[in-house]
Amino acid sequence: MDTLFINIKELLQVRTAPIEFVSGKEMSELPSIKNAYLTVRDGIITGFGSMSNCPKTDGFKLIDATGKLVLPAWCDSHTHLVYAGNREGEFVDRIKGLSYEEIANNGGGILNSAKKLQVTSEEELYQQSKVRLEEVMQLGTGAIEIKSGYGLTEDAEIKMLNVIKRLKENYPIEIKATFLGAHAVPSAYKNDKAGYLQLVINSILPKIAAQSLASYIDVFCETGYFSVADTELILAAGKKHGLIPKIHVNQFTAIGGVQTGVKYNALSVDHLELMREEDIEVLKNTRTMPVALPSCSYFLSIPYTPARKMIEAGLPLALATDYNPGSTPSGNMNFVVATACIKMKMTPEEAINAATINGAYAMGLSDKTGSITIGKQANLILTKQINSFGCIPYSFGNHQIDTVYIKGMPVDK
Ligand SMILES: N=CN[C@@H](CCC(=O)O)C(=O)O
Ligand SMILES: [Zn+2]
Repeated sequence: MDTLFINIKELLQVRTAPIEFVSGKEMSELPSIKNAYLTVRDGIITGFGSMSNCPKTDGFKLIDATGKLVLPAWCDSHTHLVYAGNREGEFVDRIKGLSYEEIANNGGGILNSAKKLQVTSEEELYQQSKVRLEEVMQLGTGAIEIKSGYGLTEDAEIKMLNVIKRLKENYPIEIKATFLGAHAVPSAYKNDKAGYLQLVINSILPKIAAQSLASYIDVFCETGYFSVADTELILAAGKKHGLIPKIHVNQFTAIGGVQTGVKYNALSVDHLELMREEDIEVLKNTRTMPVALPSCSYFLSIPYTPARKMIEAGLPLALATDYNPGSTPSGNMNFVVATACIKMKMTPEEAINAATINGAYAMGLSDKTGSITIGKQANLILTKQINSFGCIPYSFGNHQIDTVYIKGMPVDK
């Protein structure tokens, strides 16, 4: 049966003509219709407009949105949501003064998560991950990217990607999988990074590609992890197998990873806590989306991505959670949007664009979701009764969601 939302106080992110993403000044425009209706059939947006042109209600399942807003569900383009256990111990170590780097050097960090994941069965990993996926769907996420990278052996990386595949099969939400074999050098290859790179390139990657387990290839391009030269090797190999680059760069140090991303036509370059003039410059007029992860900056007390500088330079920007057990144990996009406004000085319009249409682009989904456009998936947030969309970031630490719809169906609370 068709669904008709009526009396929507404001319908946000209305894009009659489809767009891929917004950049620079366009990021401050959030087109909307006040006192609107919206129709949905078979999970797809079929129409919208002003209530004065609302179709007759017969034959529709009616949803009265009086006092409430409707916007596209959040598009979270960077997560590590499939992981085993947690790292609460390291959290306490950091409170007591150890740095993220010191913890990693003592065998904590990514290697700690890899150790746990390697001894966790696929079934158990699926059970733990599905809880997190359900939680973020309830928090308004309507499309998500999930990375491997806590396996660091052939079997464990494939186990992670199989869990992502099962999530895809069992949930209505659009999920994109990324192979992040080069997340850290595993202990077994401590003194042989080249050997590990060969394993990733010559053994794991071809298997993943043959089984179509991932769309994207990622590398943690960072001092102490993988250099620019290592990153180039992995991206070139990934591209040979049809995987598109989406990479971790400029989190703690700026070593030229942004330039590498652009050189390899990465769909996105993510983190960007440290941005030099040349990093901003090289992103201009490219199709590579910069992605900021403000919850990671918050949790690790590291700099925030310089959003104002980047937007004023004419760049686009997407926002994502980075949901993972080490640097960001939160998949809450509402908090991301609020933190982007509060700490990065993005306006609510910019933050909503960054968390919807630009996030969709950063995972290759801007033709399917991220805006209110006829033909796109009806991935929607119906808010509580609120004053204006400014309340969404204003009420940080809380959310203003009444109901989330994914492909037209309400998500169970
Ligand atoms: N920086 C690299 N990877 C993750 C964190 C990994 C971890 O600490 O487990 C991130 O994006 O923040
Ligand atoms: Zn990450």
